[in-house]
Amino acid sequence: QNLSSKEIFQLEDKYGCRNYAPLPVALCRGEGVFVWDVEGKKYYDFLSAYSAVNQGHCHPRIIEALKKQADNLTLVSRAFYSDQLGKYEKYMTELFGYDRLLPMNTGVEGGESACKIARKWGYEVKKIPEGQAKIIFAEGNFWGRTLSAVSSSSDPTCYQGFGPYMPGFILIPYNNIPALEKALQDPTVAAYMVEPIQGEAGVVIPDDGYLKKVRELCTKHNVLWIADEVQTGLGRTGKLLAVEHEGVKPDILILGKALSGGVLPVSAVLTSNDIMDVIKPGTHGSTYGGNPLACAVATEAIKVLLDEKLSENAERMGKILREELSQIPKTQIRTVRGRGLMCAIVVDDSIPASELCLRLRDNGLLAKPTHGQTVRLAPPLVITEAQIRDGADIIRNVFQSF
Ligand SMILES: Cc1ncc(COP(=O)(O)O)c(/C=N/[C@H]2C[C@@H](C(=O)O)C[C@H]2C(=C(F)F)C(F)(F)F)c1O
Repeated sequence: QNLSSKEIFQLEDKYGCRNYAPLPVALCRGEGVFVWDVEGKKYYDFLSAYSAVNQGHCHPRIIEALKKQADNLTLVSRAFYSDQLGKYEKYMTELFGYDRLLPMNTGVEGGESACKIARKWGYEVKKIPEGQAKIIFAEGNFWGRTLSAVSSSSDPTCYQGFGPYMPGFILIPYNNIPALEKALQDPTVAAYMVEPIQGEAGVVIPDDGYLKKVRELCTKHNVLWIADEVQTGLGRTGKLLAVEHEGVKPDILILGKALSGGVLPVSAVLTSNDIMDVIKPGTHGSTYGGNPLACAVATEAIKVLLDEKLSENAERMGKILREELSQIPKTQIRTVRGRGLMCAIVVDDSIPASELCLRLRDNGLLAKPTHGQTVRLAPPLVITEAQIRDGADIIRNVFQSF
């Protein structure tokens, strides 16, 4: 039977782990930049499932690929070969310019796998004494919720109550080259894992040249640079990869979220032969990693991204959005920042961000505060100029209502 929004809220509240405090809206349908709630109300989705639906909700080509593969073969595990994995690995490694791909499922599994590969490379190739490998992370990072991920976090909300923590993790300030230079003096450092733009921290963009210096310093100190592009990747920042804004190439690349167009969890770790070859049969794995369904869906999701020039559209639409938002009085929006359609606004304390998001919802646009007064604005990359201006009008009108 069709439940009302209220009944849906009550069900989750009664039976579910309360690990989220969702915006009170119950969605049942998605198409392109729009989602509908169970009462039939239509909304612009300005969260895009944290940048997992860059291609828009239920993209017909991706759904078609899902259905076609689902009618043939969904999962055999890696105990056997499937007809989908090798060609997906070839397609992805050639597109991104790496030798090999490790298929995983969630973004955090990609991060965990990258850390395991980096440590093993540290011992076998860099000759770091066994058990002493260090990995550097940046304050404000967010790469998931596993015990390792929270062990690298500088946010108590993420790590409090989950100790003891993973040893061998070092935290340095983000966007701070001297701090990185200092940390890299330690010969037991195997890798530096960092987001090209920090997402959860509230879309924190490093200074121009930061990534170039990261690349130079990691090369100089024989340290692997791991780029976490789970959120920034796949067109979100106006380029296929955010690192392209500085023309640099990480040693290890982590992809996730929009890799499957929001259809099912697919992540990937891409790197070179000499790094990936430290992983031997039986030393890493995943039941669903590289399943035929994921390969078919991810291949189509990437092709949609390229065929529809979604990175270029993100660049253009992001500029329009920021232009529109910068017309809202500074007394209300303190800062507008972003690259491509990875945007955030910092709202003046006089307007509680949670109240703002409720009024945006009432006016047909869904967004969520990240931290405090920072609200992420990240619609699917398929958004048109008319839609982005319409969304900006809604945002402007809501600010005028305060
Ligand atoms: C840069 C980056 N690297 C890896 C992962 C892990 O990917 P995952 O394992 O989730 O597939 C994420 C995941 N981010 C998600 C997780 C989700 C939550 O509440 O945990 C909310 C959302 C989020 C965003 F997007 F900013 C945040 F607010 F938590 F931080 C990520 O952003």
